[in-house]
Amino acid sequence: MKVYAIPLRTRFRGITVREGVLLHGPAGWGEFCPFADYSDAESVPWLRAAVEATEAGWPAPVRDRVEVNTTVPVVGAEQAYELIRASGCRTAKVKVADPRVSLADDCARVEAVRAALGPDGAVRVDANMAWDVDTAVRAITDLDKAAGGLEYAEQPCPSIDELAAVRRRVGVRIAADESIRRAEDPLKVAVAGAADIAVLKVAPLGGVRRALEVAEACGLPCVVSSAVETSVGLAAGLALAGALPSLEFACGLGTISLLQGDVAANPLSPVDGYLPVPREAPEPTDAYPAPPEVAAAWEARLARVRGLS
Ligand SMILES: O=C(O)CCC(=O)C1=CC=C[C@@H](O)[C@@H]1C(=O)O
Ligand SMILES: [Mg+2]
Repeated sequence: MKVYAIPLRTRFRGITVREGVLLHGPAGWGEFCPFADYSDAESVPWLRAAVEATEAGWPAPVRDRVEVNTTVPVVGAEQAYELIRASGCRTAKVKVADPRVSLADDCARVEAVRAALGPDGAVRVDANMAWDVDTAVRAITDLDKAAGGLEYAEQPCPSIDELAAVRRRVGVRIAADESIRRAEDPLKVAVAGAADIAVLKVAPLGGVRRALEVAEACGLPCVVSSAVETSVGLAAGLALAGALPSLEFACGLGTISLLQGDVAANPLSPVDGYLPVPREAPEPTDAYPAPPEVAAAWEARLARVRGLS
């Protein structure tokens, strides 16, 4: 078992350091890295996903590479432009609706992303449930103009009903992320007419096989997105993206560039906007060991979650 702590290049999802546990078993390496705001009970699917990787391995893929988007945190327009130019990706997901910045700042960031991508690129935004319905309609309309056309808006509001209300009022596709992860019945999103796209994350959903079941059940086109893992955890996301019967959109698996480094000797960094579908996770090095007190806290958390799973 290894416990890592890797600084982020830029604050993302409210964190500046990514921590987690790398586990090894007969099928290879797995990653257990629920964010701090996940309770022990909510961390059980994350452990199941790691154990699937170490004990069972992943279903056979139907493709050998996956197109990925680059992910733009809440940064200024110039930095956003540079991030896109350096990424080599033709699709970008831009984080918006952060309380620290204004809609005008989000529009400027999105405009810079479009300028860097050119007219053939795809621009998507993620509001992480920040808006009410009326605010979402206004913001998505403005961001759609700033982007020269949005590919989709991800989780503009908290609830399925609010997503459905927004979807009826904007001409932009809506992607459900948190509503899929937290849905007792993933089909509910589609039945409610709440989304055009389902975002799947392997770890919160409990593994590649479980995520494939959710994809089947929700009956929507899917995008696989990471939980900002190291290349060990990203490999599971790529295994899911590789095994989905159809894959029409770039996946949010280009997030290794959000971290200052990686535990893998050869990080899963996109080349020309693509990542390979690996048969197993890369072997981690001993890079970025967590401080002793952090490692002890993660070992205790893992033991508690093991007791619940
Ligand atoms: O989907 C991507 O482009 C990258 C991953 C990503 O955006 C996220 C990862 C983890 C938590 C969230 O902040 C965020 C998301 O909501 O999708
Ligand atoms: Mg999201």
